[in-house]
Amino acid sequence: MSKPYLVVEWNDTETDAQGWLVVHNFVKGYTGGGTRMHPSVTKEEVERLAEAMAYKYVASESETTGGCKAGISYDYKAPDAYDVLRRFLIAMMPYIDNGVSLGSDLGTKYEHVLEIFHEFGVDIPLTQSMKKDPAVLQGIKDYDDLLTKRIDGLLVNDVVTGYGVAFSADEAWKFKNGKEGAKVVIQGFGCVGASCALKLSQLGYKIVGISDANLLVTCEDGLDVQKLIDHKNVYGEMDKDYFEDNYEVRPNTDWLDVDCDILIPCALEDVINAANAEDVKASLIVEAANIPISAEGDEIIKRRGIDIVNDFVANLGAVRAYDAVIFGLVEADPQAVINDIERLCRKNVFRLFTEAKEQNRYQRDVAHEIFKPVKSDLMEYRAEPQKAAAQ
Ligand SMILES: NC(=O)c1ccc[n+]([C@@H]2O[C@H](COP(=O)([O-])OP(=O)(O)OC[C@H]3O[C@@H](n4cnc5c(N)ncnc54)[C@H](O)[C@@H]3O)[C@@H](O)[C@H]2O)c1
Repeated sequence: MSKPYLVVEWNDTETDAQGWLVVHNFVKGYTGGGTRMHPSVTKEEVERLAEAMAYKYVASESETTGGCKAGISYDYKAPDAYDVLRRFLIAMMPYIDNGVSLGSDLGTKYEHVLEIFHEFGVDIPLTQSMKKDPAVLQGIKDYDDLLTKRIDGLLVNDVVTGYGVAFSADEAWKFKNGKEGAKVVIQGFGCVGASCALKLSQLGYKIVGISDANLLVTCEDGLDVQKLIDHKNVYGEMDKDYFEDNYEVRPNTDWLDVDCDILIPCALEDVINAANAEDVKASLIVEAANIPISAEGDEIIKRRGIDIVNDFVANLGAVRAYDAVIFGLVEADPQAVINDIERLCRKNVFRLFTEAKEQNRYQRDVAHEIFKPVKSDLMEYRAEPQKAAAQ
């Protein structure tokens, strides 16, 4: 891992929450990433996630944005989780107001982040020069409008990443000449896991196992993803009362025991590690979550010859949608945005798998070369002329 450009540490005044803002790089004074809240968050994790964001913007063909991440070590289900997020964002406001664009991530909601920004007179965070650019301001209005729209009954913001992951999985599986109706196991049923499961089932895959924070549900004949979505709660937890008679409910720690062709982690980091990487049954892992395989786990996956589409290649949907709409590359129409993400994910996966095959190398190693961030500049800061001093 290379060193981050900027690390800001925060200690809450009212709870024991701690948080970090890590900027890996700026491009044209701008950087983007989500804000994560979970009791297990550490500074090192936020640094790794910020670096992954920098690669993700390159894979998204962004000319305008570097990578950053924010993380708060706190229980996202605590009654005061919103207040903790608010105090954290207040502390980060000087950066946010100068081109550090923070969105949501695991354990936080985008509408909450935006609500807090609005309270302090900030819309989507921009650099000072972007704030004066009418085209960017229009792009933001278009993006805000896009976020209120739905596709397949789900909010656009809740599908862009998951659908991109599904297209990436489909492209990789076809590259491998995989059989039709392949069996998929998904860990996590939040924005990403649920929409990924839905798109894959639309594409003809059989979703045979899904886990959430409470349980694992399996069915050899395939789960009814739409019904599971219709009855999940805001935390991405499924409702057992709506499971079919032929579903089996097991502890969520059993997720690697289910026989499958494709495994898609859509929840936490380091969930495949030295202790369980030998148990993976799939021949393809698609990383929807950021950094879901630990370094030790990755050595085992690589040695076993399991193919992977790594995180910043598979899960760039939200980043691409944001960049493409705000900077006017794509029309702010839900289907146009999804088509653009499909095109980009398929193109990147095809290139990655082709080069990895030609070089007989592990996909992750090749991805780190293809999408290496090379641009890095300063935070844009323009002081207003000091009137008093000039007089
Ligand atoms: N939301 C996005 O657009 C986006 C973009 C890129 C990457 N990601 C990454 O994808 C992952 C999921 O993000 P999200 O937005 O869907 O989060 P989310 O908060 O909407 O959902 C998280 C899901 O994980 C489940 N979960 C928590 N602990 C679990 C456990 N021990 N076992 C199984 N499931 C567990 C929760 O029940 C929930 O279903 C994160 O790693 C995030 O960084 C998200």
